Amino acid sequence: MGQKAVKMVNQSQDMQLVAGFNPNITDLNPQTYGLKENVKIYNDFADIKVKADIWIDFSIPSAVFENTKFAIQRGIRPVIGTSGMSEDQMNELKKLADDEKLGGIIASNFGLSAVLMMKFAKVAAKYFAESEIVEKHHEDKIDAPSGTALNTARLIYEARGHDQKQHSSKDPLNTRGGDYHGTKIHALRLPGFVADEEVIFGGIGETLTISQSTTDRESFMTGVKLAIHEVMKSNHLVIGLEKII
Ligand SMILES: NC(=O)C1=CN([C@@H]2O[C@H](COP(=O)(O)OP(=O)(O)OC[C@H]3O[C@@H](n4cnc5c(N)ncnc54)[C@H](OP(=O)(O)O)[C@@H]3O)[C@@H](O)[C@H]2O)C=CC1
Ligand SMILES: O=C(O)C1=N[C@H](C(=O)O)C[C@H](O)C1
Repeated sequence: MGQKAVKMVNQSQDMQLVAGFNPNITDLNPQTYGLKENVKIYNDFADIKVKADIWIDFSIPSAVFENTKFAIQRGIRPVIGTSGMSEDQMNELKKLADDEKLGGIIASNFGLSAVLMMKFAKVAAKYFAESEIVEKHHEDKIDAPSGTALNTARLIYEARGHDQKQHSSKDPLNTRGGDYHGTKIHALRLPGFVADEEVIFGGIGETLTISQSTTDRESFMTGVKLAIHEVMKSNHLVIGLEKII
């Protein structure tokens, strides 16, 4: 995702890549990573002196909170795609940015099909009392459930305003999936997938399935670009791209 973001920035007339950050690297020569020689590469927060408008983060779940906090404290607007933050962490970052009147976004998914799927699921949740989510990702994804699945379950719960009814099952193999306020989430990790999700609503004698499929990660860059332009005009942090499109 980092490479896709760099390509998108380099191809945009109104953007310029000024720096990159990864604490795991020792070689700070930008040309090692195919970047222009004027791009600064950092491996330590303490060394970051460069001025920037936007911090794009596609890193790892264990690092994203501290990275975003650093960006906000330095007045750099965060555009965060990394999954795995808790609700408390996201709310803390929102408060920090809002107090600084700094625009920003934390988006579980920058793909338009996924954002629309979440919007449609929110509408359907008002009409169907029960639903389950199946998310399917590539085998290298380190967190589960996906940020998108968790955000979908959160939107469904908010739309209903109460926990979903539980059905008791004898389930020695624990096959009923994870649970977010009663909405079951099933996470598949298999080669062949990029990122797919189905939200299945069940009612008396009928089901409704809302599904989206990501076949190329290039698709996420439409939303990243849109988010960058939006946060430059904003003075608060939003959680979810569905809030701004
Ligand atoms: N919101 C969205 O639309 C999307 C979100 N994602 C999310 O983005 C995240 C990244 O995904 P993906 O690119 O596939 O993951 P990768 O594992 O391919 O890349 C993560 C990168 O982060 C680097 N890294 C590790 N620690 C830090 C740190 N402390 N600060 C900065 N960088 C660090 C890693 O470096 P090293 O290899 O040296 O450890 C690696 O280069 C995931 O959480 C994923 O779920 C993915 C797609 C779309
Ligand atoms: O790791 C991924 O690949 C993806 N992560 C995000 C998530 O956790 O929802 C977005 C998308 O599903 C791809």
